[in-house]
Amino acid sequence: MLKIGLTGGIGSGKSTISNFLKEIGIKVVDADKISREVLGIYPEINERIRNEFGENVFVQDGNLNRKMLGNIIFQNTEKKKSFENIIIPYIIKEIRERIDALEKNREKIIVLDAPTLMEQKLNEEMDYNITVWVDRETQIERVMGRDKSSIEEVISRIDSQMSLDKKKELSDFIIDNRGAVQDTLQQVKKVLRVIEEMGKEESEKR
Ligand SMILES: CC(C)(COP(=O)(O)OP(=O)(O)OC[C@H]1O[C@@H](n2cnc3c(N)ncnc32)[C@H](O)[C@@H]1O)[C@@H](O)C(=O)NCCC(=O)NCCS
Ligand SMILES: Nc1ncnc2c1ncn2[C@@H]1O[C@H](COP(=O)(O)OP(=O)(O)OP(=O)(O)O)[C@@H](O)[C@H]1O
Repeated sequence: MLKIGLTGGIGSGKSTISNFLKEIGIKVVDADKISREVLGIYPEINERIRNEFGENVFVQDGNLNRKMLGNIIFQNTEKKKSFENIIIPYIIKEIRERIDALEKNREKIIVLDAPTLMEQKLNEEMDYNITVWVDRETQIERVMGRDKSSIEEVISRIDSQMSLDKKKELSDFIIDNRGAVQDTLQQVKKVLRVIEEMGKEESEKR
């Protein structure tokens, strides 16, 4: 099974690409979705978050106040680290289990959509890695439009991430998402064709 990592920064266009991949029948493992699901699967995570960050980061019904926790951790490297130390092992465990299940299901190709693919070194477990790239101004504008966040909130999230230029360097393919969505999806189709061709060449060599 061919494993493809898809990453980028906040608002660079990962979900836009993932949604298209799902539409054309490719199975996508979505790390952001898993980061919400693990809270329900493993109740001890909320317990540990409560011990570390206090009751303030929960809303009255007991659910995590994601926006508030995000504002805390994306402005403070130490707090971000301690939150990640709690949650990331569960996320990675789930990601690996879901990829294994897809492999057992004899999928030919899967995509792992993960914002911290490279930070967590999950790129090393993939056959190819793709970064979806936009310039900083476009990134800020799109996230502010989507999340109704302030410019300060958006900039603190961007600056807490590995830079898109560094991610580009660590990738096999780069998708430029500055233009229209249709143009981006054409690039995605082209990358898939190249990957398919490379797969064929490999099997002909054997
Ligand atoms: C801090 C949390 C609760 C904020 O929730 P919120 O609903 O506001 O954001 P959401 O989960 O939709 O994430 C949106 C974007 O934030 C960025 N982001 C999320 N986690 C991280 C992180 N650890 N480091 C850098 N950027 C991150 C990504 O660009 C992501 O696509 C949430 O992002 C979270 O649980 N993060 C930690 C999980 C994680 O590290 N996931 C990545 C695993 S590969
Ligand atoms: N080419 C494009 N032109 C205009 N708007 C776009 C384009 N690509 C994405 N967008 C919009 O920009 C916003 C961010 O895109 P998207 O949600 O796909 O990014 P993401 O990388 O998944 O973000 P996150 O890291 O926060 O999950 C969305 O509102 C989306 O509709």
